[in-house]
Amino acid sequence: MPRTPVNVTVTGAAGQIGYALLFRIASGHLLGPDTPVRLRLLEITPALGAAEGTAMELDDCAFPLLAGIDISDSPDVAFDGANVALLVGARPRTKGMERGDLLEANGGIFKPQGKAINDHAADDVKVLVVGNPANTNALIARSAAPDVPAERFTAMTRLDHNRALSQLSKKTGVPVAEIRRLTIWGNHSATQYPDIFHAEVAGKNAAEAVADETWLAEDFIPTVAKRGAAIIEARGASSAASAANAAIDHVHTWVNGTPEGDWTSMAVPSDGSYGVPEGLISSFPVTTAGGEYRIVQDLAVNAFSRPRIDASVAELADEREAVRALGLI
Ligand SMILES: NC(=O)C1=CN([C@@H]2O[C@H](COP(=O)(O)OP(=O)(O)OC[C@H]3O[C@@H](n4cnc5c(N)ncnc54)[C@H](O)[C@@H]3O)[C@@H](O)[C@H]2O)C=CC1
Ligand SMILES: O=C([O-])CC(=O)C(=O)O
Repeated sequence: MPRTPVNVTVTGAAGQIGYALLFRIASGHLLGPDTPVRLRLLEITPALGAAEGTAMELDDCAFPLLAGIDISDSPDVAFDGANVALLVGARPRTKGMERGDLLEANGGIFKPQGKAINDHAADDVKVLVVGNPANTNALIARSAAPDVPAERFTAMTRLDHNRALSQLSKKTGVPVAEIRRLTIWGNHSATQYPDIFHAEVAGKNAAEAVADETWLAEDFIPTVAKRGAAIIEARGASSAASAANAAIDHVHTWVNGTPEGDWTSMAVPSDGSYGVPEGLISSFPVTTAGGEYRIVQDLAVNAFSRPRIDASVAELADEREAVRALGLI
């Protein structure tokens, strides 16, 4: 007996991440090989033609799990019945734009989308914000959705997590499959803190295995934190396939659970854990089970990690003040 399709809404569907993301959702990588999906694509009016073109290509793949595709330029329509909402479309920073302008422009996108989720999404909706500044965009959307439990609004730091896994694997020579318990703390920005003090490589403590604090401070952390800019420099465009892959990983893990003894990184509304002010959408180590996540508790935070976590959290607090001043939350 086929299962009822899960409604997956994707915003910015005609963009470069959208193009890398939709085919993997439709082929079962987001929710698993037994779950049919119905795609609901949201784009701005001028990009509807391009979204139609992508939908034609999706049709041409004849994915057995794809139960249908709807395209709209109305958030109220696109989020109607959404079980999973991937908020990818955002206003990129252009020449002459200050940070406040970017936050204001994105407020114009994420506030109405949050309201549409509030009013139209399914009761079990799970939201992942990818569009930058992802954490604060998630905060704006969440604030506009008072009837949806706050913890359903998350932002993506899984790409940073995956980047950190890969860099640590290269340094130690241990395959990524044998690395566990890495953490990204804070904001998806250059202030983020990738933490290996609780990580294990092939069953050994990663920081002890590396035993090189200079590499940590001067190579690993800046490489991971500034990888987005390095990709833009190299490719002439921001990360797309790796970002789409991370979005798939984030939702797949949220729905299907973390492996025993491991955790992942997700930016989620803080409950005050680790001194992160309540309500900020900050990256934490989390375990998932039964479609819910829990922030890993009681990790010791050492003198190397504390100021780095605090700096990224302070940036998030500043962003919250800025959007509050703009009346966006
Ligand atoms: N959190 C993360 O790790 C990462 C986040 N990003 C961010 O993801 C976002 C998307 O990146 P790309 O796909 O490369 O950008 P893109 O510019 O190729 O595509 C964005 C799409 O969003 C659409 N869009 C704009 N406003 C919209 C609205 N109100 N409703 C629906 N759609 C709208 C545009 O028409 C465009 O098709 C950017 O903000 C980028 O900075 C990118 C990589 C990693
Ligand atoms: O840096 C950017 O603009 C894109 C991004 O978020 C990333 O690749 O991490």
